[in-house]
Amino acid sequence: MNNDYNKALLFKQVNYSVDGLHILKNITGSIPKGKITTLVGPSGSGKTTLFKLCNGLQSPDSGDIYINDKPINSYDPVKLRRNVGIALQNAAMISGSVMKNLSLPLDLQEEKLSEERAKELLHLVGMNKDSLQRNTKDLSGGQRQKISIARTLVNKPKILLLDEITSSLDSVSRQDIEELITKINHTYDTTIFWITHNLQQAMTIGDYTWAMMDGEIIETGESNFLKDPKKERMKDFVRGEVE
Ligand SMILES: Nc1ncnc2c1ncn2[C@@H]1O[C@H](COP(=O)(O)OP(=O)(O)OP(=O)(O)O)[C@@H](O)[C@H]1O
Repeated sequence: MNNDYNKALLFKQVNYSVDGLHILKNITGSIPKGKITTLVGPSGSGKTTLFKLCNGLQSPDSGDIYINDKPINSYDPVKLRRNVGIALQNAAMISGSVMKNLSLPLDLQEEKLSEERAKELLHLVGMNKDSLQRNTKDLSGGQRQKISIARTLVNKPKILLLDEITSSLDSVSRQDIEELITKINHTYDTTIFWITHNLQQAMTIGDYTWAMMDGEIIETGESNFLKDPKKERMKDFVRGEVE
């Protein structure tokens, strides 16, 4: 990757350990603004842990993280969460209506979400505005994921971290979510950093890809490199998974 692009996220020699286990090892690199970067790697390689560092849920033992050119620890926690949204595989919901769930991020900031804005968000994610009063327990997996994405958009994040958001969905819902994320990326210039186990998805959706193994970034580049990686370990990892 060349170094001329604007950096939404920059990592400099980031290390992180838990209970003597060195989970992230010397992570160095940057995620370009306004692009989709996918993050792949075997289970337990440290991908989710890297995300936790990006939105301040954990702090590195050493090294520096910059968000939009400013050190991560110069942000107050609320501002950081507004800038860096995160959506997870299980799309956790509180019991109650869609409106109640969409309101959560602002409730936490003691602000109020207007019904009009909530409907706008539903429209954006391709759901009927009448869904606002539906109980989230009655939604399908794909619909829950859309609400989860809409909920992260309440704060208009500049960076969106997506952790395995399509892995429990059928292929139709998966495609729907892929189109939605691409639309968000194009419409708002939102930087997307997306963990996926689906290497074909990582390649087709990503502009760039980071590959992580055993806590290290072992290969990065335009996502097409997954077709023909340089590192032997990566060749084994992608074998038969991408066309
Ligand atoms: N709080 C913790 N305490 C102990 N070990 C942890 C903790 N958090 C993460 N780990 C360990 O760190 C390693 C990396 O975990 P992480 O969840 O980041 O991997 P991952 O690449 O996201 O995996 P997956 O693809 O399965 O979600 C694993 O060995 C995990 O068991």
